[in-house]
Order: sequence, then structure tokens, then C-alpha cells
Amino acid sequence: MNNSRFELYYKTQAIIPEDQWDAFLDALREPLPTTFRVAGSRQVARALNDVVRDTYIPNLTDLVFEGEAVPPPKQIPWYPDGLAWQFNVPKKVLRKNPEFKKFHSFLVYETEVGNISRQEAVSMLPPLFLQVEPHHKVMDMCAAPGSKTAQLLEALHADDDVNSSSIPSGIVVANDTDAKRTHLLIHQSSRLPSPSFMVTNLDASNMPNIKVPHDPPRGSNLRNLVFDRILCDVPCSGDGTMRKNVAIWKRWSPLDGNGLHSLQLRILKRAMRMLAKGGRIAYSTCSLNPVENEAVIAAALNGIPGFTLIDVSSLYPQLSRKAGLTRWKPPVDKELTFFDSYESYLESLSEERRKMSKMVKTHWPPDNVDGLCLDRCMRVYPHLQDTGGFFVAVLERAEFPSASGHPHREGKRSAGHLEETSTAKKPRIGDDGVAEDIMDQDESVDASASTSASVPVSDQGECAEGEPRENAGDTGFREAPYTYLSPDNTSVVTCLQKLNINSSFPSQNLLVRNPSGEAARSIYLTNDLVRKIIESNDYMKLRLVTAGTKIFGRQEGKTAGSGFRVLGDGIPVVMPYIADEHIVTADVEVLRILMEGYYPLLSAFNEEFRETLETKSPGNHIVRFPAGNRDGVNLSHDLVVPIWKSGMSLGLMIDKKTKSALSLRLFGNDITTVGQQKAKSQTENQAKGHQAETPVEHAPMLDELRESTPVIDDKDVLG
Ligand SMILES: C[S@@+](CC[C@H](N)C(=O)[O-])C[C@H]1O[C@@H](n2cnc3c(N)ncnc32)[C@H](O)[C@@H]1O
Repeated sequence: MNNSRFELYYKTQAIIPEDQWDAFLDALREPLPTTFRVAGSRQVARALNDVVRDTYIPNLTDLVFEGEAVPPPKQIPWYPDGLAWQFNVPKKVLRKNPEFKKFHSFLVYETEVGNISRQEAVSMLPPLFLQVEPHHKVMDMCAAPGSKTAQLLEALHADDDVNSSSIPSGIVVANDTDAKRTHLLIHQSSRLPSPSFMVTNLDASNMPNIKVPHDPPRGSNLRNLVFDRILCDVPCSGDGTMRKNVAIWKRWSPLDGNGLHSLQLRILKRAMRMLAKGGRIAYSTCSLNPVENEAVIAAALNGIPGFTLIDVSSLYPQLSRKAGLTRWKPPVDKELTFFDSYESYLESLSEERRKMSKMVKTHWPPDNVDGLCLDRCMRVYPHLQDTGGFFVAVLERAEFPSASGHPHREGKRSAGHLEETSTAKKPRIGDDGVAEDIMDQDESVDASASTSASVPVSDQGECAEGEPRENAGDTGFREAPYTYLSPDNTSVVTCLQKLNINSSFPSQNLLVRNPSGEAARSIYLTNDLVRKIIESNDYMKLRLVTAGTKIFGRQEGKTAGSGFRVLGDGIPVVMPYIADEHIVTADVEVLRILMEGYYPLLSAFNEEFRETLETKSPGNHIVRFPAGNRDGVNLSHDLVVPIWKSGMSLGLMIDKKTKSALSLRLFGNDITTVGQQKAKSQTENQAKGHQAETPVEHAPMLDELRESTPVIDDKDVLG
């Protein structure tokens, strides 16, 4: 793996001290270790992390395979709470060593259901530096496939506990311009069902303002929503990922970054205009190229006053990093011709070639480069901690304009208390240097004005992914509208009553996604702010792909009749609103029977459980399995699941993959009907001598799973 222009280009930029150059190149040629993060809100993640640390790691320590010592997985030192891990063992160890095989199988199952996120170590960094809190309004400008969005959501849900979800007052809006990839985002975030989540499908460089009512309301006047935290993980040339994407060695060109610079700058500037005073932006790329990194930051700071690069060197001190560059030379051609300035470059061109040139002034370091504190940007290199290459910069918008006239030259400011500021009558401050308050009024369109075209009504229930729905204009946007149900709606009232959900439940925030606006198949819950946004904006102009989380689904039952049941993902959300006496308690033996059979008969269960269930009406109930160790099965925390009583039998209402992962975690193998069928066909195949059918050889390798996890589909639910 060689590319002489790559070497020459980065040597010219002096990104690495001369004496580290060989180590840097050697590391780039090594395959990347496998890294993963235990996902989910804080307590859920910690509980699963305990399983990794206490159940698996001890058996993976001091292993020898074919005469060679195999290093055990280790925690990534800088990741909070030890929730991120890395290991570097050959595939044949994962396939053949019994302990690693078991561990690998656990990782594959948990990754498929989204409890573990396979994510590059460096890609975990930007959300950490944003330090999101549950009240923050957060925007992820270029979010798909969503591994960082998941981290933002986890931080928003820091107050959740293992069995119940909070309803944060803040929001995460995840956006991507690629419509297909926005659906990956939805899957990726489905393991942390959040009423505070929205997904939009917009060009981040031209994002419309999002309108919300004034607080307190001022008639029908709306204001622009400003965000406390914005992530700009922009599209980039990606040469920091060469260890994983080896094809980049061959196709890399020094000009790759030049073309992306302008889009990256436009996205960052748009984010700056949407940021609240005192708010923070993390700008990141997986590129080493200063044209995509420091040059973008410098141009943004010079383009929009009132921002500072903040010094985050004291955060995550165990992360080895280098300072941002303060000098760089943009390449004007593939042959690596450099000019000291844009002006000298222009002088070298004929009139005609000047017109055709794609180079722009902001490719070069600006005259005031030394005053911008670009050394506060962070560069992460592969040889420092065996990672990919990465760039992160954290910008903060000043609470108050600087009297010095150079807000970006101020020292470190605290991001401490971030209040959303009113947008009314803010001073515009011009060339005298005091920050011009352009944040809330800019050239982009508003999303509040409704479109005149009507949405054709379909008598189908939900708008399935990809289902054509003719919408206004010719935008190609095909999503069903959002309609909030009245809390008096019969379906809502019956559903809440049947589950004994108490009156403090925010039933005013239940919405449906179908053209008739009726409770057809699914009911979603949002928080208050999402509701305000939906009610104050045209969802088609916002290109709103999803909002809130689906918590109830219609169930057709022969004996129980038709009605809404709480979905597996809805359980944590409704749990705080259900009194303990309405929840059935059972032991792991009951769980085993529910897992092993498809709708087992009541007579299969122990007397106590059977008698309790016999008194219950047909339909949806919630069962709790208390934490503890019984019959060799260890439940580290209470497990709460929905069941469906149909006549004299019971069904466990969680999807097949989640069920299999849970079974593996609790019982050591997949005892579900699906698991039993798989095991049976493997035994048959082995008997026939088909060696390739052994489970692990047939299962996907962890590395082959996309860096976005679950495909949890309600169609998978039994019943
Ligand atoms: C580096 S990837 C983002 C990775 C993501 N943040 C994650 O952690 O999973 C860049 C994303 O930007 C999207 N993108 C490209 N141009 C865009 C634009 N103008 N507006 C919004 N998103 C854009 C791409 O579709 C791609 O998904």
C-alpha cells in the first residue's frame, strides 16, 4: 500500500513531525482493530457492559491459540464509563477458539438488535465533545447512518433508568440529504426509542429555519428555533479511513478535498446561523486534509463573527491528539503545485484559465490565521492510539458580543449555562467587529409557510417506506402527514385504560401518520417541543421523515378483539405511568416457557402465574421478571416485557432478533423457536457432512455488519 502523492502532499503540509512519519505510515497500513460501543441510555448500557466485563472478558484473558498469546479485548481508555472496547484478533481465532467464538456470537446478536454499536473509535469523539444534556436542543446536520446520532440520543436520555425512559424536554433533530440513508437513521435510533427525536431529509447547507411559538406565546407570532448543540460531521474525502477502506490508497487524489471545501463551509456556516448564544458546534471529518479541516474552520470564523474555537484539551485527557495546523498549502493541481497565496495563484493564470479555476480564496490560510487559535482543533492520527485518522473542532457562539471587535480571538469561554435567546429585535452589528446578530435571520427559507397543494388522501393506514404518495410540488418527498390525536379519541382512551396507564401520561402528544388522521395501525408519542415544531411548520418543507417514537400498535385478536397494544419499544416510555399493581410478576421459568414456545398454553406455566393470568382479560399485559440469580440464570436488572393473552395461550410480544439475543444472554443459547429450528437444520447438515453449515461459520462476522445496527421490524413481532 503506497501512494507517493499522498506522502508528498502530507509531508508538505507537515501534519506529522518528521520523526513520527514512518510510524504514521506503518500504522496506516495496518488493519484497524475491531471496536464497539455498548449502546443505550446510561443505565441500560452499564448493565450490558457488566456482562461483557464480568462474563466474557475473564474467559478471554491469558488465551493461547496455535501457540500464540491472544490479547483480550480492552476498554478504550478515553471513552466514558469504559463503555467502548477494542480487540485485534485474527478471524480464525474468532471462528475456532471456543471462548472467542462465544464472545463473537454474543457481539453479533447484540449488534443486530442494536445493544452494541460497531463504531470506529474516532467516530465516537464528536458527540462526546458536545456534552449534550437532556434539555438541549440538538441538531445533527449530516447524520446518516446515525452512529453519532445514537450517542446524542443516549446523552439526551441520560436520566432514563433500566426499565423506564424519560421524556427529555430537549430534542435531537437528525438530518441527512440522502433519503434512503434517513431510513438507516431511523433503524439506528430505534433501540433508544425517543419521543424527543425527529429525522429530516434536507440539504444541510440550505436548511430552512424551524419555527416555534414564543414562550410565553405572542398571538400567532413564531420565532426561529435555535439549537444548543450542533454536530456537523460533514461529507469528506475520508482519507483518515484508509486502514479500513484500503481502496483509498489507490484512488486518493490531492484534489479530493478542494471540491468538498465549499460544501463543508456552507454546512458549517448554516449551523452557525442556527446556534443559540453560548451554544456549541462540533465540526468533524475523517479526513487528514487541512483544506477540509482548518481551512473550513478559519473561513467560517472569519465569515460569521461571534464564534470562538474552544480549548477542549482538558476533556478526555487520555485521548492522544495533535493540535490543529496553522499553516497549509492547498494543491492547485494533481502534480502538487503550490502557491503561497490565492493572489499569487491567480497571477499565474491566463484570463481564460482564471475564469475556469475552481480554487477559492478560503482554500488558503487567511491573513489573520494566527489570531484564530486553530491549534485548538484536534487531529487524531493512526499511530497515536491505533485508530483511524480524524479531525474535530469545537466552536462556541459567544453569549455576548466582544467589545474587542474580535470575538473569535477571545480565550476559552465556558459553555456552561446555555439559554435559548429570544430572537426578537437583536442588534445587527457590522464591520465594527461587534457580533452581527445574523443568527436568526438569514437567507434560507422558512418551514412554517404551508404549501398550497393538498395532500392526497389514501385509505391505506400507514405510509410504508417507499410507498408512493403524491405530495406538493415536485420535491420527491413521500411521507405521510403528522396528526395529533385528541386525548378524548376513543382508541386512545381505551388503549390507556386497558393498560392502566394513569392520567399524568401526556396523551395530548400522541400522533398518527396517515392521511386520514385516524388511529389506524400505529400511534407515536412525541414530547412537547416536537409537537410545537410539527404544529408550527409545514412538515413537507421540513421534509420530516419521522418524529417521536412508535409506542402503540394495533393488534387483531380472535378472542381479544381489535385494539392497541403497547409495543416492546413503547414499554420503557409507558412504565412510569403504570402502577406496580397492574404489572404481573413472574420468574425466569415463565420467561423460558414464553421464549421456547410460540403462544404456549396457560397450562404450561406454574400454578401461581397461571392463576394470575386466568383472572386477566384477553389482550395486552405487562410482565416483570425481577433481577436476581435463579437456576443459574442471572438477571442483572428487572426485565419488563409485553405479552398478549389470546384465549388460553400467551405470546411474548418482542421481535424475534431481540428475543434471540436475550435468550443467548440469559440462557447461554438461542432457545426460541427460530433458534431451535436453526440448531436442528445445523445438526441435520452436519450429519450430512456439510461442514460449512456450522453456526459461526455461517453467521456474519462482526466486521461485516454495517456500522448501523438494527433492523427491528414490527412485522417481526409474534402474534
Ligand atoms: C460522514 S457521513 C455522516 C456519518 C454520520 N454522522 C454517522 O456518524 O453515522 C456524511 C453524511 O452527509 C450526508 N450529506 C452529504 N451532503 C449533505 C448535505 N448537503 N446535507 C446533509 N447531508 C449531507 C451524506 O449522505 C452522509 O450520510
